[in-house]
Amino acid sequence: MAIHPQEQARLAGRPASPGNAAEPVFAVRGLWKVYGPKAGALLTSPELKALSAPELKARTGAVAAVRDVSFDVVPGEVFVVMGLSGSGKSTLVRCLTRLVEPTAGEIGFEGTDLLDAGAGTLRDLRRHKMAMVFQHFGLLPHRRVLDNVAYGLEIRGAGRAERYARAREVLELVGLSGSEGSYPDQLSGGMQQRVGLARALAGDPDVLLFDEPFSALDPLIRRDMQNEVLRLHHEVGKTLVFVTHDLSEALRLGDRILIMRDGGLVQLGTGAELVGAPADDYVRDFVSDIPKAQVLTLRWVLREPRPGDDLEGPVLGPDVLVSAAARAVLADDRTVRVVEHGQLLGVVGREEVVAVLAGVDDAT
Ligand SMILES: Nc1ncnc2c1ncn2[C@@H]1O[C@H](COP(=O)(O)OP(=O)(O)OP(=O)(O)O)[C@@H](O)[C@H]1O
Repeated sequence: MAIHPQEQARLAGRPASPGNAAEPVFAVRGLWKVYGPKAGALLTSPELKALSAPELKARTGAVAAVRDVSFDVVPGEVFVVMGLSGSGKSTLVRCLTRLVEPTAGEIGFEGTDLLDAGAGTLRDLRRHKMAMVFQHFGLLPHRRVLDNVAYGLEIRGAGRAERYARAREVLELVGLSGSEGSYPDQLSGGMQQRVGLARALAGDPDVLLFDEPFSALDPLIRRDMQNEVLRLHHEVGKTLVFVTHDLSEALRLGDRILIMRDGGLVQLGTGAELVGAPADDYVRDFVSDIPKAQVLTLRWVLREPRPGDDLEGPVLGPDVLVSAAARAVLADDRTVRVVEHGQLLGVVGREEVVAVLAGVDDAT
């Protein structure tokens, strides 16, 4: 029979479908990063560990930038880390490459225990398996675009011909053919970020980590770059971990979104799960201005058939967005049946669609 939306809420936090069964790219368990003297010692005290980050700061002066966070990143997904300024996003993502050294917890990377890895293993992983893209592009100003991209391959030990062939290939991939000979300061911010992207892709890493890469770009360029990331993700199928404080960016890019507050994980779920079943008032506030019809799917608004429903109406799948289904539902006197794998999950009528379009909370 129909699954009630509340029932769906219980499912919040499950990994997105691609690669569910595969080994996670990152498996993070009980991760902490505490800044301050004797940070490690603080975590041996169950009493101090139980404190919220602001309480811990008041009691000891230490800052719990990441506070007991656990999650998996599955292969091929775009995993977004979101939260207000100071919530711990950058620290969390830097822990994933050990640019920041975690205080406690476990991080598995493709089955390797990252926190146990020696300097050599870590260097190899960083060179061959992971790449980071930062807000400040970190380009070498006195080298041409082509050399900037090839440089990353040089330190990986690739031969000259191979480096330049690969650099041209990835520059073409990010739409920068023709700019190979330019210097970074001759390019716009958006183009410089494309060079950063090309450099990250050049080594063919398994995972790309982005730390607020587009925050400094103006809104139109920013949107261009988001599209670029989605297109590249589609074309090259890499796993992406993406930090942002912007919910609309998170919803556009993320298969799943991890919301942080005061170093802790508040909710992990798809955009629809965050909007349809916010874990608390903090998340509810975050999503309150989002046009729900563009995020929620029919799965979230369907109900059980009632006597009097005309069940001969159109059929739609549960993953159709409410915004996309609105015309079909509103144009028909009959209820729309929501069917998955030949099974009727429920129905959607005008009432449900109008409630979502009007942003009425009870619709979810
Ligand atoms: N090196 C450091 N020493 C002490 N405290 C730090 C250090 N780096 C970060 N912090 C603190 O850790 C907390 C989390 O910072 P972090 O930069 O990870 O947050 P963020 O969510 O990425 O913020 P923003 O969006 O502003 O970059 C903040 O309170 C910050 O002041």
